[in-house]
Amino acid sequence: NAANDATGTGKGVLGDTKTFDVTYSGGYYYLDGTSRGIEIATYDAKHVPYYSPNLPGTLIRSSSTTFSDPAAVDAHAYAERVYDYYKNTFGRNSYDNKGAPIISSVHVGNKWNNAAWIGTQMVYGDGDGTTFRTLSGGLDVIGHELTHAVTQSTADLIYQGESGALNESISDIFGAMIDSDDWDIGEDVYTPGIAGDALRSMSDPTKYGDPDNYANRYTGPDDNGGVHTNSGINNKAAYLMAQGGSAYGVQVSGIGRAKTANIYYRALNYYLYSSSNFSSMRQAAIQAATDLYGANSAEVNTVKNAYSAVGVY
Ligand SMILES: CCC(=O)Oc1c(C)cccc1C(=O)O
Ligand SMILES: [Ca+2]
Ligand SMILES: [Zn+2]
Repeated sequence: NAANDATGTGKGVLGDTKTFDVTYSGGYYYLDGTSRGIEIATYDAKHVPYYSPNLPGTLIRSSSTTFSDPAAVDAHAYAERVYDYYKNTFGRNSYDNKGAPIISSVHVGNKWNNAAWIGTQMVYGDGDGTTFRTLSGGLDVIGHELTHAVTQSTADLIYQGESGALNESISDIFGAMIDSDDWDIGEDVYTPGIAGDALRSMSDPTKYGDPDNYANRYTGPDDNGGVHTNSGINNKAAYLMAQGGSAYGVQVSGIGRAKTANIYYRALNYYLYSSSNFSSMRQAAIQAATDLYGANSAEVNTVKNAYSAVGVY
């Protein structure tokens, strides 16, 4: 209850100090905040794998309001940021819009170069220090993972083929909307030894070998049919919708991040469904923009051009 609410502080993965909600009980402060009206809690998995029945692990506590585990500090503080984004932007109360607790576990696996939503909670590996540093250190990573939970609670896009690529892209889109100063994904945690690179680019997916046009989509079996690759096609469309630009001879005039986010959020809630493909994504975005801005609006025109620019009709 409010009497036990306190403010914790600690350094994140990149050495930046941040504050977050904690709860005091029996001589300890716990990474378990309830001040937002829902529970946001962060656990130490102590290196069990993501499929372990021992998850979430041990609730992280400190004998003072200072927390010394950077992985936990960022997982917890960034979960609050993502909750606040969905609540403040769309009025959504947690990933299920019913106030579900947001549970995260850090130190999952051994040098695990992964992060995931496992259906019930978020899990973060520590990375091997070369490919990734501890993955909760990226705000866009946490935005990406928690958006998998939002997608699961709405369109529930099947995680393979084109619907799987859309599932991935929706997570990248909202990861980028929340980590709002760039259009890269994972840049804060990817290859700590190499400056300026990222796991994926939405502004130029081809920079990291992902397609930015439907004609160049991957059609093989790897990675559930290339869900982390073909996401680049829809990511490029979203980028063009927000920022404008031209691709493959098609000019797009940008409508900005906020309207783009509104269109995708509405499409996800009302028009996308589990087996949606890229063509139905185009239609869903057009319909959402029509609802929001009018049939003959500049926004609808931009949506059409953005999808034409990436070869999706
Ligand atoms: C941007 C976050 C991300 O892509 O996390 C994953 C990683 C690092 C490996 C495998 C899967 C995922 C995922 O969440 O899709
Ligand atoms: Ca980013
Ligand atoms: Zn993902």
